Amino acid sequence: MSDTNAETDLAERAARLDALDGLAKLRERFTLPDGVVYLDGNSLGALPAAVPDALTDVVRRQWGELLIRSWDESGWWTAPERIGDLIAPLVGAAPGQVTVGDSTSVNLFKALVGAARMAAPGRTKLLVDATTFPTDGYIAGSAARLTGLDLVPVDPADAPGAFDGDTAVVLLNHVDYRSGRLHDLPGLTAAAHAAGALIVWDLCHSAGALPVGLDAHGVDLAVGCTYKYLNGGPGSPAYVYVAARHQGAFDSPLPGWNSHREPFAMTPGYEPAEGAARARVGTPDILSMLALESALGVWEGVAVEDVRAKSLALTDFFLECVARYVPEGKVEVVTPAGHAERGSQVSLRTEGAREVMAELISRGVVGDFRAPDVLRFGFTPLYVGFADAERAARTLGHVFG
Ligand SMILES: Cc1ncc(COP(=O)(O)O)c(C=O)c1O
Ligand SMILES: Nc1c(O)cccc1C(=O)C[C@H](N)C(=O)O
Repeated sequence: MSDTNAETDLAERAARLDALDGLAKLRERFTLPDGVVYLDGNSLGALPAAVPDALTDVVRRQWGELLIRSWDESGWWTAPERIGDLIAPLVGAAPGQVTVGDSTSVNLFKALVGAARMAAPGRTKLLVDATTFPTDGYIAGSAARLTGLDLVPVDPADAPGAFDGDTAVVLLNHVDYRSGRLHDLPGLTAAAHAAGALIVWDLCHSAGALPVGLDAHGVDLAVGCTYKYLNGGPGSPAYVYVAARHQGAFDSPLPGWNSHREPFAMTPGYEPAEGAARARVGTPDILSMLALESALGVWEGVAVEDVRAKSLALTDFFLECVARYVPEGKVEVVTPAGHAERGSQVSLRTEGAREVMAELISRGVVGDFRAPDVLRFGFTPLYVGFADAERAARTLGHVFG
């Protein structure tokens, strides 16, 4: 097929797929610049259209008029658990187990030290996936030093074999940020438990893009950010999940006054709150948190299973378009072909990736570059369509001339 015929064929297919897409209308719930294909929602999600007005109300009325009364009257004080309960169904958790606040890095610290303190006595190792996002590795190193464990990086492919009677805690990423590889959360959780270890999952690159099933798979603890597929905005607060069965024993390394049983008793002795509030630290970042609450409104009536089905269809179609448009040998697909191993992004390795991405962005296709040689394209099914995928791949082909 000639280049022009291939373009017509794929563009027509994209139009048909978009017309059949039951989620296509959700794009109206977002504000996106015209003419841009936005494939970087795995780094910073797009702006939900309701957020600016909601935030204006928080600032002008709740803060400006109600002032201090808003801690009660506007529900500021209870926001971390209330918004945690909005995230809970998206990650397969029953209410009362997810607390919103702080950054992912800080929540990782709480979760890892908390897990180490609950681990079976005599165990010596904290395992982390060797390909992890840097902050996870750095925090795990510090958590290990503080709790007297040895940090052991493992290749995720070898992970279950590495879990043994010395393993206290395992930290894994559900989806690898660079390759887009999806790790087997049910199988690895079961393997960690069979070895008598606790497992902490980082959901930054999976929550909001695919079903997670925290309760169904018996996960112990989990953390994630809200500024990617949950569209909470730059630096929006993260969350931590502590399974209900562990909440009584969870001993936070950051027991701030907000996690006290009676914060306003202001007593010198610390007594932890029951339930999800035990994972709080200090005063919640209300402006970001309430922007996130509004952003989560885009999920009304949306099933994460449908989002996953569209995500796989989009990434399949993008890969097909790349194969047709990009000259042979120019890119290597890093993301696994198998659906069971693919998150919601496609990573392509290429020479001069930094320059290639800069050129793509200048042509209106926004993905990102990860050192040393990876082009990343994140597909957020709530606002990305098949015509976007086709245009991105076609533009990439043109960049390679
Ligand atoms: C897997 C993963 N963990 C953690 C983080 C970052 O955590 P924080 O929000 O604390 O910067 C990111 C992205 O920035 C990430 O991709
Ligand atoms: N959190 C970020 C930030 O503050 C600035 C720029 C990018 C980010 C990211 O989220 C990076 C992202 N976690 C990644 O997967 O590379």
